[in-house]
Amino acid sequence: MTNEPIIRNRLQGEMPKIGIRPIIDGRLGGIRESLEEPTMKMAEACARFLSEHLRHSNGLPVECVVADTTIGGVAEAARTAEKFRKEGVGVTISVTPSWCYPLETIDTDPHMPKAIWGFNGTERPGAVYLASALAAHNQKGIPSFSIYGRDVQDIGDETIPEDVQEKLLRFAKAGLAVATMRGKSYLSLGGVSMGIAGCIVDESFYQDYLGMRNEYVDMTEFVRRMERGIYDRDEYAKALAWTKEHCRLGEDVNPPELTRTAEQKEQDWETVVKMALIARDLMIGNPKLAEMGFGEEAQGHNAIAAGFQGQRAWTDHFPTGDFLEAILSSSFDWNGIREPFIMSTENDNLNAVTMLFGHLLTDRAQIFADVRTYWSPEAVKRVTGHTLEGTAAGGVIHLINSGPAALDGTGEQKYADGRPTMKPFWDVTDGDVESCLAATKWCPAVDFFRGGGYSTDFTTRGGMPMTMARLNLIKGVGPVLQIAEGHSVELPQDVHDALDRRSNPTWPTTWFVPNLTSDPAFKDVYAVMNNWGSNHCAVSYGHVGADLITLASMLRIPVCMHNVPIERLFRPSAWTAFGANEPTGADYRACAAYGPLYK
Ligand SMILES: C[C@H](O)[C@@H](O)[C@@H](O)C(=O)CO
Ligand SMILES: [Mn+2]
Repeated sequence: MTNEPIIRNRLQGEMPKIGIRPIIDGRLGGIRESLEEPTMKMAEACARFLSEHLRHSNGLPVECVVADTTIGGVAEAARTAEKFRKEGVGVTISVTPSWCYPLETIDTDPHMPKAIWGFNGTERPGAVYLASALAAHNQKGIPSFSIYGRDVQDIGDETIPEDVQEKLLRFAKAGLAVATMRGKSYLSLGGVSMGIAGCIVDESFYQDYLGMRNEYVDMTEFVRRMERGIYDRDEYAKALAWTKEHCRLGEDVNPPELTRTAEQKEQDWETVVKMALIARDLMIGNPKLAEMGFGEEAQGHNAIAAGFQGQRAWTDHFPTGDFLEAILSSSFDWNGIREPFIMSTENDNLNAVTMLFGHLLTDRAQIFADVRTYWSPEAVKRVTGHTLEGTAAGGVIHLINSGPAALDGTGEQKYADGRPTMKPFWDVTDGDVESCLAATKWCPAVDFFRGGGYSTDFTTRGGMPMTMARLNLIKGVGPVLQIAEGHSVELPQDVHDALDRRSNPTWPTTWFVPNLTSDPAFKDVYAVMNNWGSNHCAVSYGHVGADLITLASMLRIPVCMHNVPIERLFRPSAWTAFGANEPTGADYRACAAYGPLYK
């Protein structure tokens, strides 16, 4: 396996850049001249800071573009907008240490996530501009984020205070996520799985809220490509050999009448590996297919996320999609270490979108899971005799599903401190890959899957900070997001085995405990389970609820349930005007008033 992580960037379109707008008091004859240098330096410091600290989720560096000149009036604002358009800027940050003229200098592009950093100094009043410019944004209905450091700095001080850094990064990462999704596709491989409403592709949602397109391919396309050999045969041989070497076979728990023969199992490996190649090619294309004479197939669907229906039309006859879903969702495959793909099981596209949000914000692979069971301490005691303790003392939520829990979800990746983690792919090492594979067994599929195949079985390491999230569509409201930060926990092996056996011992398990608060939906672990809005969730490494909330506000998606401390909420300044003392209600009102970003 290569040590060089592979940067995948086959999606059409350049990566969006961050445009930095140095705003200045336009009064020539002394004032402007005295401000030119500190203003430009502030912009350059901001650009340097963001490029040094951020990467795109595909591993490429984030580029910042600074306006050619400071912006003192509308002509310079227009020239900057023109430059940014040519350069592919998708997010803007205006910076200033002084008073300037808001209506003449603000960025008025309604689709561009935008923030203003008003320097906290008082030789010149940067904060007065900030407040006035935000008032202008709010009056015009073009929301902007406000960045204002807590402590006064001296004019010319080029350092960026920590509180400003945190806001710059949170804003920029979410803004880049908005710009990265735009124009890309969700690829639906199949239709609605087992009547799950999250599989219905609501085109208006994609178009209006995400600026995305929808593509559809019937699952018979897999059959066509398999039977006619429309995949890279050399890569297939390599992938199959890698799979046989690295994917450990798990227990076959099927009763004799449902156990597949050795030949069928052998053939299933071949099929599932081909399915993985084909699903990836459908998403992003493959130049090799053009060399083979399949120019159309070589193009792919420019899909930044996809879902595979599987059940039941496919799985009642063919091997399950678990291998393709799990391996594409992971940060590595037979070609080496690479950006994970966003591939949802059961074609639950609302979970795919949640995973896409998590991935674009954290750069990490995501775990897809059923929100299967709340195990109260009493129920665990009754069934196993064990008293749950520590983080698990108030009960646990069993997250488990066949399919695309990325193998990163084993928690077997480690930095020097040795703690379990899930890394951005560029930090993943060959040792991490080996550990993830060693912790994963591939079990012959059980009775749900009449066509055979293999499901991954692993148990997520405990002690990881994690965020569980889910986007739902609510008639009369639109999309809403729910977020629960918490931790993975490990149960004693015999307790795990007893609970796992009751559900499905051939699937990956994450035992999750949310952080509790005084809010009704977080008053205990049961409440979180009881208030979850769907059968599925996406789980991201880290406590990233604040980042999700910032992103949701940019897209005008209200957050209906979260346990993020109020100090970490960062939304456009206008949200205050919808009710400063009641952030959740204000979020709903603001999102309703502005409507979807691309309406
Ligand atoms: C195999 C079963 O059909 C499961 O896939 C089913 O319970 C679900 O995952 C529903 O989300
Ligand atoms: Mn499911």
